[in-house]
Amino acid sequence: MEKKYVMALDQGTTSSRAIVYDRQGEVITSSKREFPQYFPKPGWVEHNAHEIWGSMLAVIAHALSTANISPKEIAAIGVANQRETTIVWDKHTGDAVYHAIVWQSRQTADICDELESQGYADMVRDKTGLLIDPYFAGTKVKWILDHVEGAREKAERGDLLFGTVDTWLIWRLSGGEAHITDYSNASRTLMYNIHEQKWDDELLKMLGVPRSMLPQVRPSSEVYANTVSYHFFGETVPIAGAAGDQQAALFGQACYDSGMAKNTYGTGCFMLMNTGETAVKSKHGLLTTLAWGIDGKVHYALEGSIFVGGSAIQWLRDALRMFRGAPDSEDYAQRVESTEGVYMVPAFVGLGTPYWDSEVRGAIFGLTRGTEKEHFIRATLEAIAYQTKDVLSAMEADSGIELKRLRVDGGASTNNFLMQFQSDILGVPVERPIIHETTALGAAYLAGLAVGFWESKDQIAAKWQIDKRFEVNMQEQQRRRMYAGWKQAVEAARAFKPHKA
Ligand SMILES: Nc1ncnc2c1ncn2[C@@H]1O[C@H](COP(=O)(O)OP(=O)(O)O)[C@@H](O)[C@H]1O
Ligand SMILES: O=P(O)(O)OC[C@H](O)CO
Repeated sequence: MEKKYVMALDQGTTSSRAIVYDRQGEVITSSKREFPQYFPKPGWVEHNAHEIWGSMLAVIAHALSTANISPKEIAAIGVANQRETTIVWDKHTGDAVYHAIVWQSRQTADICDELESQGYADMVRDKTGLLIDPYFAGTKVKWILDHVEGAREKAERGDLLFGTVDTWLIWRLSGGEAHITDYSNASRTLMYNIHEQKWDDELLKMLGVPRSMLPQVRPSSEVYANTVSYHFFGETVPIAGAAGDQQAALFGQACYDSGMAKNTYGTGCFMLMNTGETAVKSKHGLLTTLAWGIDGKVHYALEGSIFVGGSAIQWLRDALRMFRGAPDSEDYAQRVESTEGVYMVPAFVGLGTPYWDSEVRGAIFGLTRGTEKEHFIRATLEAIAYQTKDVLSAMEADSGIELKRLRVDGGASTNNFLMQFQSDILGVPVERPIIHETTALGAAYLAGLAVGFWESKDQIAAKWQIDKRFEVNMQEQQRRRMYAGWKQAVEAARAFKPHKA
């Protein structure tokens, strides 16, 4: 049967998706399923690794059956995943020994404080391009080995495997044959030397993680293994691409040249700038990370990470029950002219770039008796844009490049109010492509390139098409005034020190 399609598996923080593309890069079918989030203690976020896997299998089956596609027509599968989320499982039974500890989770804050006090920060920064922060996988692995009874002994005997979500899915899809990850995911673990591209003994010793748990690190575009036929409806299909979702989005946005940047508005927001074959060291709280490995080379990126973006809207929906669907937030925000001085700081799990403050918690300022739900919703959307301005300022300072436009994508980028306000507050036009799910598209491109389904990055770049360009429509003076209010709100939130429960 002719190989007409590539399938991308996009395993995000809140949902799993399977999307099938044809050779033109058009979406043929797509299926999405949300799965449970667990918040066992304040600031902790966990998933069940088996529920992640189950949701992935369900969307694969649903996508294929609704479009009546045979797995025989799939040339390759690419995986993009929520990054840093950590799974440790028994290699004999396939059972996870603990929940997946999600990237947002702060449960390793004490471990991080201890490593800081032992003076590891500079070494970590130099080798990994990261900071000692609960965000990254390394301290999560340590936490599992320290807290799950018998786990450390098992790990030392070589019975346990570690993986980020890409590794877990590929291990499962391949029936336990491939225990691998790609450069971009490895670069988020706190255990990988991004300059030498190898797992680092000094870092492993610092975290007490046995080397036998670690996956092999491979390029982002390469055939790793085939699916086992019982998971893939009687067929074996090459698994041929993998990247962390933010790097996959950079690839899907065709940001192939040094200096090109994108911002993805999903659960969190992540701005990445391609810096080519140079690892740029940040002086302003950005991360240095591997963008991808392809064609025998690695590319680096500078990254600004915002922990709470679209999930603040989800919180308004689910916890405060302010509306039924996230898209409703756009209409509510536009029913008022402004927030009337209300600022919301959605620091539910601390703040990332440029503050890197694990202690700070969410806050709202400027309430009056006249404050209504609409102001609250508008302030929450505006907070996403302010956080992005914090990141862009750091990016421009570190790279010396003044952005002429910002490419955007992700679920919340469909919100026109947010995108217009983003452009206004940055003072830079915002460009949204027709396909705003560029994470999955990037994974599909990486896999398709590996099997010759697409020929080159140039061929892919020519497919990028704009949906809407949001032009700047705010005076400089107003922008400054509003942004100064945000900075004040962040400082006030950081000054508040709640009692620890
Ligand atoms: N129209 C919208 N306006 C604001 N936020 C939205 C909108 N649509 C989706 N979101 C938010 O975007 C997030 C989903 O985006 P998505 O790219 O699917 O995220 P992820 O990959 O992190 O699961 C959710 O947190 C949701 O609340
Ligand atoms: O699930 P997303 O799309 O919000 O992405 C999560 C990031 O990969 C975390 O680093």
